[in-house]
Amino acid sequence: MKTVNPTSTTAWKALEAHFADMKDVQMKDLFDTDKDRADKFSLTFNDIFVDYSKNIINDDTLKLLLDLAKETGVAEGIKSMFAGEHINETEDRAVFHVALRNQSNEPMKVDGEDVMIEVNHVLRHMKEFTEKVTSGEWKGYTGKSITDVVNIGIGGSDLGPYMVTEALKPYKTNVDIHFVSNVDGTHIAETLKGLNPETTLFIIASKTFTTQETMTNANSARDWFLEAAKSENHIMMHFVALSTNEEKVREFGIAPENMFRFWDWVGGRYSLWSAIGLSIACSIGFDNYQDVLKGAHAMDNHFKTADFEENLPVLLAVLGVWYNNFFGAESHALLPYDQYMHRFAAYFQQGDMESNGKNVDREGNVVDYQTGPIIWGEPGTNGQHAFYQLIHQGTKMIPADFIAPAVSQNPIGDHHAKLLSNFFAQTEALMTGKSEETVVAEFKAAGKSDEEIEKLKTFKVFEGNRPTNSILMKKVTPFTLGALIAMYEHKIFVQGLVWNIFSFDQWGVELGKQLANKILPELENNDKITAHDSSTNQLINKYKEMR
Ligand SMILES: O=P(O)(O)OC[C@H]1O[C@@H](O)[C@@H](O)[C@@H](O)[C@@H]1O
Repeated sequence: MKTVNPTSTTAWKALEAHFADMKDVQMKDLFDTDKDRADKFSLTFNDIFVDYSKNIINDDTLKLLLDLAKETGVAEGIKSMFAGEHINETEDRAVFHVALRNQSNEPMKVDGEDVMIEVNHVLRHMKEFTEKVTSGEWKGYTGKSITDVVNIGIGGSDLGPYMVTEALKPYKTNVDIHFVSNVDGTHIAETLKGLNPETTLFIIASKTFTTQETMTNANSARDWFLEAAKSENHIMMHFVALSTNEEKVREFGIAPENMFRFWDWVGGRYSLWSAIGLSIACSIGFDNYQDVLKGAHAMDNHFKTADFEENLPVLLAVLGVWYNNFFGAESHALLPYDQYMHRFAAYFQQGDMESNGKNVDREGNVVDYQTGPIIWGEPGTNGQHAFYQLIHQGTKMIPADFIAPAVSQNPIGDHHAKLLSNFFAQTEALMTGKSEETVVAEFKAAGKSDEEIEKLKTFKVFEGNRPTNSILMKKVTPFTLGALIAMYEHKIFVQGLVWNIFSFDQWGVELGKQLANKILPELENNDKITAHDSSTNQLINKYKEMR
């Protein structure tokens, strides 16, 4: 892939100069002087409406940011991804999750081979299996139908399926889905408590089938099951695997016909579109799962073909770059006003931070500019009563995406109008703030004395001018959710291209794993440990005393 240090581009230099002009500009004034601003800075994609007008930008800002995207090779990067090139260079792999949702079925090739044949083969396998499970045709070892499916996986083999099954709960089949990820025995113990081994099916989801947490939980699930079922012959009715590692799956005792394959060109955090989506299919039915794929595919086509000026992932990406690299914002909040989407921010914490949390550029040099932001968030309105104080009046700039459906899945009384009134009010408040003048006027109207006003007024002032994007969708349907996820995925990819980093490897997760593997045998006995730094030694030895 082409490598360009973003800070060496003409656009970057121009943006630095432009930032000096923009940093104190008030969005309020921009709205006052341009009646068309809201319309100009918003876009519609199917049922998704994105208003990005409440950003500290003008036409020049956008032009320069898009120039930066052009100069850093974003168009070439997009082309390379869709062409199946090995853009994950440090692992020498293609990055081809877009093929998994290629519902047009046009050939998509990696290393000269059309992957669609295999992709469709696995999709058929998933459909067949899902229909058997949800119809009750798939029987457990005592002849009973499956009532509960437990997905055992972690990271990309957990977060995506968990987030999507929660977000699409209104589409639920009659099968109950559970997720076990943490190696903390509490997670599996609590999950298994209410379950019956005769009617429970385990999906062991692991790309590598070597991940410590997943294999430990899978083995405990197997023990729990065998305690009741007695014979290993019954395992095939209760355990299936989602993996790229056939050998390890076989070693675990799962029959090849119960293995759903995917490939090394599917990154873990981009894998809900692959066999890893099996728990989603069981949870909402295969047709709905396919609609998730269709939504993502529609977004892929938009991303691939739309001009940068109208390209949602590209626009959201460069706006993020503006705050991250010029305003010095360190984080970005994702705030869904939809209770079902309560895992959305957690999902994109992995999606974004594992992708762009890199300090080395594509040539192996340590970068001297900022890369990926800290991603965080909670559903509104809960967040409002917790951390919004800092967003409104803190010393940090927190650019935030407000996400909401126009139509509720649970239209009870005026709940949704109240929810949405908060959604609209927050971005308005963050932009307009409240001036000292208004505060004083309000105090006066409330009959406060001059002395009281003087004492309290500054505490009540809101500076405003805090940037937000508003993403309003008609309803959280499988199609819309698929499109929304793909939009964020591509945003992350574009930012990685601009920052000249590799977004599809994750070497940073390895060191902790290596050290934990070293420490584990040290915990087997009560010997005093001296092999580490004095703090780590002390902690391990304290633990041995305490346990
Ligand atoms: O799916 P497996 O192989 O169990 O990996 C699960 C997770 O492991 C982590 O360490 C990361 O590498 C993630 O990207 C990955 O999703």
